[in-house]
Amino acid sequence: MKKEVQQLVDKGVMLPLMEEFYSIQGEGFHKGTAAYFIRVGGCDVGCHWCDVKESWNAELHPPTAIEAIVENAAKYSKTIVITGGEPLTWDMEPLTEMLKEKGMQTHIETSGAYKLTGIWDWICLSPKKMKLPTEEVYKAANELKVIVFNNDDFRFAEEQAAKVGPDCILYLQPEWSKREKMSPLIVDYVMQNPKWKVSLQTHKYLNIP
Ligand SMILES: C[S@@+](CC[C@H](N)C(=O)[O-])C[C@H]1O[C@@H](n2cnc3c(N)ncnc32)[C@H](O)[C@@H]1O
Ligand SMILES: Nc1nc2[nH]cc(C(=O)O)c2c(=O)[nH]1
Ligand code: SF4
Ligand SMILES: [Mg+2]
Repeated sequence: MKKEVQQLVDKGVMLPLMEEFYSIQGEGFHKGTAAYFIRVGGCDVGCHWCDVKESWNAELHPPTAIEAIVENAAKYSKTIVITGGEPLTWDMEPLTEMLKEKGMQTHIETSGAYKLTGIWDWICLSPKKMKLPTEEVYKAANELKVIVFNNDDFRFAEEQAAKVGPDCILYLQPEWSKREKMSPLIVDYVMQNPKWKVSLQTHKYLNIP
């Protein structure tokens, strides 16, 4: 990458854009709501079951000016979901400031592993054991969405729930490849521990992006 472009990416005024699409939020609190998704490349958290491993290497995704991203997004929806990759790899301040100026609702999907930047109407925190969230993002999270791949993830979920604020909504979401095995266990767990709710990746059942 050219030095000038790298500097703009470092400032968050250009971002490695993997894809953008208009769809329905499939997961968590806002599931069922139409939203425009902006998928920013770059993640080194390394979840072995990640369903977008193509996003990890930021260099494969073209640095894109945030003006262009925002102008395009505004044509589709008032609700914008910033995901990745790990969006907090980058400074989210310039992008979200511009989205807020246009009156958009800004939502983020994040592991919380890096410094929390940006102006957010909704923060979905999905913590990962390999790189735990920063202390500040626990306090700011509106929903906690723990992925259940095996039994130890129930223990991890409780440990993570102890760190979020009192109004944070708690979700257990089956890891997609383990959904047949883990979904019945999640159902039992939620009935026994009703502070939790079930979240499914409904977009995958609907065959939409
Ligand atoms: C691809 S990640 C991108 C955002 C951010 N890096 C994160 O992990 O939150 C978007 C959401 O999908 C979840 N996810 C990724 N792979 C999954 C899988 N195989 N099954 C279920 N959920 C998955 C993540 O936990 C996260 O909540
Ligand atoms: N429809 C749809 N909903 C989603 N919610 C979170 C997603 C993500 O990959 O971050 C996602 C996604 O990829 N598609
Ligand atoms: S943190 Fe998110 S994008 Fe990164 S590997 Fe894990 S699920 Fe994939
Ligand atoms: Mg997804």
